[in-house]
Amino acid sequence: MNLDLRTVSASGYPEWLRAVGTGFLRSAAPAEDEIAGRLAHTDLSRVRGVFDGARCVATFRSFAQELTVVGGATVRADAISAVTVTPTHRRRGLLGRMMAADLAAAKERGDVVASLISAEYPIYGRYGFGPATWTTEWEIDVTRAALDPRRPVPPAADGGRIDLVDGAEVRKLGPALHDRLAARVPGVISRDRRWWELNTGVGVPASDGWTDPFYALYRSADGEVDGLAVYRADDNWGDAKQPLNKATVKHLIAASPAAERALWEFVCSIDWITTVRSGYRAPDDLLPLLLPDPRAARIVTQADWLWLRILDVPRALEARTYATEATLVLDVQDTAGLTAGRFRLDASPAGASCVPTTESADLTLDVRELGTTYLGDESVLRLRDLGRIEENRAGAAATADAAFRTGRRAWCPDTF
Ligand SMILES: CC(=O)SCCNC(=O)CCNC(=O)[C@H](O)C(C)(C)COP(=O)(O)OP(=O)(O)OC[C@H]1O[C@@H](n2cnc3c(N)ncnc32)[C@H](O)[C@@H]1OP(=O)(O)O
Repeated sequence: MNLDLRTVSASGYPEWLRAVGTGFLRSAAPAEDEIAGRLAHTDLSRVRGVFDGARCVATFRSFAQELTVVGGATVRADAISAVTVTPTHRRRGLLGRMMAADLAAAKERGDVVASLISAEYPIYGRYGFGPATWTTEWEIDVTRAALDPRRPVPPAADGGRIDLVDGAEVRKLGPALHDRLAARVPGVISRDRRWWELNTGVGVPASDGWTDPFYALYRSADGEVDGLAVYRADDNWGDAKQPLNKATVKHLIAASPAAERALWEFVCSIDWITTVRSGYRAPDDLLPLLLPDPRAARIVTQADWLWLRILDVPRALEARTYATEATLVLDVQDTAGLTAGRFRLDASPAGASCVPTTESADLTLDVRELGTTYLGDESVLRLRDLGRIEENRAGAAATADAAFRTGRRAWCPDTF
C-alpha cells in the first residue's frame, strides 16, 4: 500500500479537514464556512497529510508561536496541532513519519522549541517532548466560601473598577493586556488577531453554535486595563425556587495581582451564581486561597498541559533567566539527533551563556527531561529521584533545582 506523506494543497484541504474530524471522532463533514475560515488563516506549507489514494488518513499541522520563558523573553516555537491518524491506519508509524518531517523543518527554520497540548500522556515523550506546565481546574461552592453576601462589587478599596463590555471592546483592548501578561508569566503563548476574533464570536462556524459570553474588564485607579474575565452562566433553579446557577470561566487574565483578585471576587459575587467553574488555571492560582474558606474550591482537573520539545539547547537555555548563579555541565541525550550534546551552562539572574563543551558532565538527561524542567515547573531533584536525570556530580541536581525553579508556577492559559 502506497501511503504518501505530503504537504496539503488548497484543493486537498477539505479532505484533510474531514480527516481531522474523523481522527477526533467527529463524523459530520466540515461545513463550507468552516473550511473557508480555516483555509484563509492557514499556512499550507506547514499542513501535512498522509494519503491512501485520494483519502487522507493522517493529519498534522504546525504554526509559528511565541512562548514566554522565565524572565519574560520569548522564544519561537513550532506549535503542533491537529495530529490524527484514522483508526484504519493506526500503529503503522504514520505519526512518527509526520513528526520527523515537521521537527526537521522546524530545526531547519531555526525554531527554538516545539510545543503542543497532548491529547493523551503516552504519545509524545518518544519524540523528545516533556510536560512543561500543568493545569488545575476548580469548582467553587460559592455558598461555602464564607464570602460576605452584603459586600458591594469589589474592588472599591483600591480605586479600580469593573465594567461589563462587548466583544468589540475586548478585541480592541485585549491584545495589549495579553502582551503584559506574556511579559511576566512563563508558559504564556502568543494570541494572534484571529484568536481574539474567534474568542469573541467573529468568524466562528455556524455549526459551533456560538453564544456571547459575559466580558468583565478591570481598570485600575489610573484607568489602565489590567484584567479581563470571560464567563458564561447557565440557568438552573431548584424546586423550592432557589437560584442554583453555575458560572463557567472561559478566560481570566490579569496584568496585576490586584486585578486578578478583583476579578475572581467579582465572579464569585454574582447574584444567583452558587457554583463557579474556574477553567484551566496554573496549579498555584490565587483563586482557592483568596476565598475566606478555600475548602469551598474542589479540584476537578489536575493534569499536564503544555508539552515542550527543545530543538536548540544553547538558544533555549540562553533565552531564560535563573533564580541563582550556577555553573552546570549538561549532557543532553537526543536519539533523534536534533540537539544532542554536552553543554556548559553559566546561569545567573541576569541571563546565561550556554556553549558546547568537553568538560565532564554534572547531569545527564534526555531532551524530554530538559523540556520538562525548562520553564522551572518541575523539580530536578524529583526527576533525579525518579531515575530520569542522572546526577554525575554530587550536589548538581540541587544546584540545578535552585537555578531553574520559579517562585510562581508557569502557566499556559490557552489550548491549540
Ligand atoms: C497535539 C495534538 O494534536 S494531540 C492529538 C493526538 N491525536 C489523538 O489523540 C487522536 C486519536 N489518536 C490518533 O489519531 C493516533 O492514535 C495517534 C495520532 C495518537 C498515533 O498515531 P499512530 O500513527 O498510530 O502512531 P505511530 O504508529 O506513529 O506510533 C508510534 C509509537 O507511538 C505509540 N503510540 C501512538 N499513539 C499512542 C497512544 N495514544 N498511546 C500510547 N502509545 C501510542 C505506538 O504504539 C508506537 O510505539 P512504538 O514506537 O513503541 O511502536
